[in-house]
Amino acid sequence: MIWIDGTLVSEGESGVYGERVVQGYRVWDPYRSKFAALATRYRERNLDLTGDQKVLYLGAANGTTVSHVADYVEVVYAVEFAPHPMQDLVMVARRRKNVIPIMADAGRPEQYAPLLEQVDLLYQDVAQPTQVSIAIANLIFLRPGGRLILMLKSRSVDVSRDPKEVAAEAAAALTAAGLVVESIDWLAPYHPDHAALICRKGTEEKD
Ligand SMILES: C[S@@+](CC[C@H](N)C(=O)[O-])C[C@H]1O[C@@H](n2cnc3c(N)ncnc32)[C@H](O)[C@@H]1O
Repeated sequence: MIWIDGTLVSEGESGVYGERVVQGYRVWDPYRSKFAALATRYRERNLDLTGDQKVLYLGAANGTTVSHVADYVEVVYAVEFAPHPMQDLVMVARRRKNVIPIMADAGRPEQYAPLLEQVDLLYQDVAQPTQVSIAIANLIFLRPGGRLILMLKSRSVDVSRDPKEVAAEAAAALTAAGLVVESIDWLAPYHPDHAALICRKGTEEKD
């Protein structure tokens, strides 16, 4: 990941969403992107995105974060089901050869399975009550040893419950699905009540 004076940036064509450009790099704003918030608040997590990685991104919206991830990795399969943001996402994909926009329901992975290959990183930001089961349903695309980063919006699960309790319950469900939950990181002040769960899928030998 590229940092300029403590600010996360990426290298690619600018003008996707009016992002600032510093010394020729696109500023990846932690207030606009949960991925940037996670990387900025928890640099020690070593979230390195690299040019040989394949990413499945669920909840792509307008492609704001997708565009930055695509600046770093080999390919991003970007799933979004809402027609309006999908229009912007398609525009992002037109300008980046390594973004594959997929209009589909992330809760129905069988709809897009024929388009996908195994990925190194499964990234999810869908803000739905069924966030955890959506992530589990998509684990079929994650290679052994690959990472899941689940952006958990606790208020989408249950607005009346303690966010920490919601995150602990999500972690238990992911563990039961065979993942190792490496960390639960809170994204305030950038994104209050959002937690990032970083999980690892076991290697085939260990399974
Ligand atoms: C919080 S926004 C994502 C913001 C985006 N990740 C970013 O950082 O630029 C959540 C998005 O997930 C989409 N979404 C929610 N449920 C979905 C589902 N089941 N399948 C596909 N997309 C979904 C919504 O339409 C919305 O665009």
